[in-house]
Amino acid sequence: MAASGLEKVLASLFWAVIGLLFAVFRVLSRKTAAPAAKLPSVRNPLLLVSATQLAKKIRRREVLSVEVVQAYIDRIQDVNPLINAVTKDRFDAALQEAAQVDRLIEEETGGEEVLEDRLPLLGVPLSVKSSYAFQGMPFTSGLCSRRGVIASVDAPPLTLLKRAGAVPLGTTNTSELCMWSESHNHLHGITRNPYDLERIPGGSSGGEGSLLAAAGSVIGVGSDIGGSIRIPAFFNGIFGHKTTPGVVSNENQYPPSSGRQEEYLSLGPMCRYAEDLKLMLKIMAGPNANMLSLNATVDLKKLRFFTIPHDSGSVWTHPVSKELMEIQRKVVERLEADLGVQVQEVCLPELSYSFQIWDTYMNLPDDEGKSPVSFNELMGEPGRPAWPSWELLKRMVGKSDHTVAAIALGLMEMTHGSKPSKVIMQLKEDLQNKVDELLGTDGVFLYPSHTRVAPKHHHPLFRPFDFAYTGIINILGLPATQCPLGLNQEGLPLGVQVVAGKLQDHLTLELAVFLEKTFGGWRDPGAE
Ligand SMILES: CCCCCCCC/C=C\CCCCCCCC(N)=O
Repeated sequence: MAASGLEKVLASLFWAVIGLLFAVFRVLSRKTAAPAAKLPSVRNPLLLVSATQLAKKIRRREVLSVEVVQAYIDRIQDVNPLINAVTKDRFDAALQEAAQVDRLIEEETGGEEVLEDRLPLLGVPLSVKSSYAFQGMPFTSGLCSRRGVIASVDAPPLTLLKRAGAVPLGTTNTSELCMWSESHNHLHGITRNPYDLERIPGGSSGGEGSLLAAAGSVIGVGSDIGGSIRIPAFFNGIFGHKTTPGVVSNENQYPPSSGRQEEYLSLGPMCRYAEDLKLMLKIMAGPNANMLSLNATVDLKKLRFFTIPHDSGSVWTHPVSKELMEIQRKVVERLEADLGVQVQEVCLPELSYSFQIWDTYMNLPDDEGKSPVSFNELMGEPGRPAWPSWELLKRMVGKSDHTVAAIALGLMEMTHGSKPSKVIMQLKEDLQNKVDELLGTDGVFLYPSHTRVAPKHHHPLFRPFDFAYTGIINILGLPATQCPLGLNQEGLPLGVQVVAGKLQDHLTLELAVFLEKTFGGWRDPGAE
């Protein structure tokens, strides 16, 4: 599906300007090389146990919750000065809650099964993205004007996780208003990738991604409307699941979804160990867990597998790197060799319009004709939308509260037409039909999580559309799990997203367990 002549010209002009800006950026950001700091390796064995196993050990009194929580606090104190992932901790409260857990277990007479059933995460530490309402904690989403905003309630999935016994350690950083693939804002600063501090941890759940990969947390919660769980999970070599929309409550997040965005926004678990995905999702979904088949036994040998190596060549995205194409090919080989299945390569030309489709659908009005709240309104004060050109001038002299990325999004929004393109809407319908037919209830496809491994800080500004690899899956309403696949030669995480049909989340979660066994899962970023 070739782009039109006009689109090709526009894209060429855009990339020429971006190329020039990138050259200027490189000159301005040149600095004398300092020895790169490295994270300390993980020494405490408690930090190398999944949440599922930790909960079991705590229930069986093999370890105290206080010991586990203290181990994580110590680790955060070691790594956070390097990665800047935590926006606010609650260590004293967490230790008190852990001590209460240990007392409760001491006094419980019903036995281990009762505890497992009622409180499956009892005593296990948890981290929380700072765009979720978490009672008593800053609720900022990286926006300077929300400095001092404290949540008065918990977002429903957090209530459920706490009710299951999890002990929150604190909140983590995001991109400004959760709308960029780098977790940087002028309220909490810049979060770094634990595998290379000069690189980004992704966004918008980048604080979660970075902290989890650094072994500063074992489970966390993220949100995803364009890749905000999967991009940071990929860049940090951990697991992240974007749930089928409508299963986990989206209430009490900032910014709230508006227009049709509720259909594309999903919350989901982020973690280092694949077995924790299902446990967390069961809890976070509450009664809606019944919509999914999370208790079903999945026989991977009976599934139909597909691989889609790239988006068929968009003028806006970059080609998928050789190493990512290669690792996806290796996954195919392992599936075929170990499971005896056939993986069919599929080409979906409509994917080359992924960015335009995402952008169009994100801006559609809801069923009552109400348009989504604009990004400039969210950036500004109530009743006074931000004026991005003015903010850009201010940023040039270091006086704007907004990041360049947020200002660029504000500027881009001003170029939107008032009517959605019928051509793009038709392309989306065609793609949806093809994908739904392909997947059915027993199909899974592999698709790159991004076009390259974690880039250097600020580099996404010069390749802003590559998130479309994850964004299109949101618009299609499909569940997807990002799975780590080891490290490249520079020690940076490789990975792939696995996608299934609507409500078939159990399939991608099972495949995540298989890929963890086959490719080794998360790696310690501090390992020698
Ligand atoms: C020089 C910069 C040009 C700026 C053009 C910006 C166009 C990119 C448009 C949207 C980027 C959104 C990135 C979304 C990342 C994940 C969002 C999420 N919450 O899931």
